[in-house]
Amino acid sequence: MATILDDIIIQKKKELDALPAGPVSGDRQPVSLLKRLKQAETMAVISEVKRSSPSKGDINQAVNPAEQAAKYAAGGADAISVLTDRKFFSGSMEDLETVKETVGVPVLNKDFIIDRRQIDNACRFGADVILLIVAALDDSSLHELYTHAKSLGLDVLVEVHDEAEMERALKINPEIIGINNRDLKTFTVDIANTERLLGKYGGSDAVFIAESGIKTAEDALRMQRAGAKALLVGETLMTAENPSEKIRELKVEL
Ligand SMILES: O=C(O)c1ccccc1NCC(=O)[C@H](O)[C@H](O)COP(=O)(O)O
Repeated sequence: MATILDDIIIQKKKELDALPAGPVSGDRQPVSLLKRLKQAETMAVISEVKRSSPSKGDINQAVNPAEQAAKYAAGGADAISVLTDRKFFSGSMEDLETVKETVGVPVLNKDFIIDRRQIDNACRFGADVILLIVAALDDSSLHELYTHAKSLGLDVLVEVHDEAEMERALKINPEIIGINNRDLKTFTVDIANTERLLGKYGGSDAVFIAESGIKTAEDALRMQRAGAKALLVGETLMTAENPSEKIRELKVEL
């Protein structure tokens, strides 16, 4: 049976031809997420602009991305993730551009990248970091897209959910690995997934980010004890009465 990830990938393939072609300007200097994560003395928080999602439906459709990003920055967000997929997450590249114009921290283009044209486009709209989801790519595409993004000076968040994906990810020696606590096939979310995988792979050289399902300082502490250096948080911040305060709560000591 087709999963939501399959449906998203089909949609992404349809959108490819509408992307602008041609080289990306070599003038810009992306802001490094990796450097920020390596220098962080507390848990880093990558704060997400997420209007809606396949698992939750509407989360905060009316959000003003500039205002939300400013609140995130005021709370000490180490980076801002912007979901740019339109059909499944109600986002846009314009949201990303607006956030980039508002904050100085690295901005992650959170999308489902299957082709280098999407990476070029991310660059044009001001992304500093792109996401590569191992479950959405074969080994050769993963390697090719990773190399292409690095050649443009971008950082790459390589996302895995289980052991098999972690083994595939490690073959390209990524600097940053995100462990998604959400199973993209069933939508089950369990932060014990990060604990389980870091119990086995925490000794590798990568910086690890725990993604999805993080709500409280207690969750953040569990992720810190497991060995994560950063959290990627969407829904909790998008629905928080005071997102800045919530970020401060999640930035536990390392
Ligand atoms: O969130 C979803 O429903 C979803 C469905 C299918 C593919 C990806 C999906 N989410 C992307 C993410 O990984 C999350 O937005 C991110 O990790 C933050 O998660 P959360 O803090 O639980 O909102």
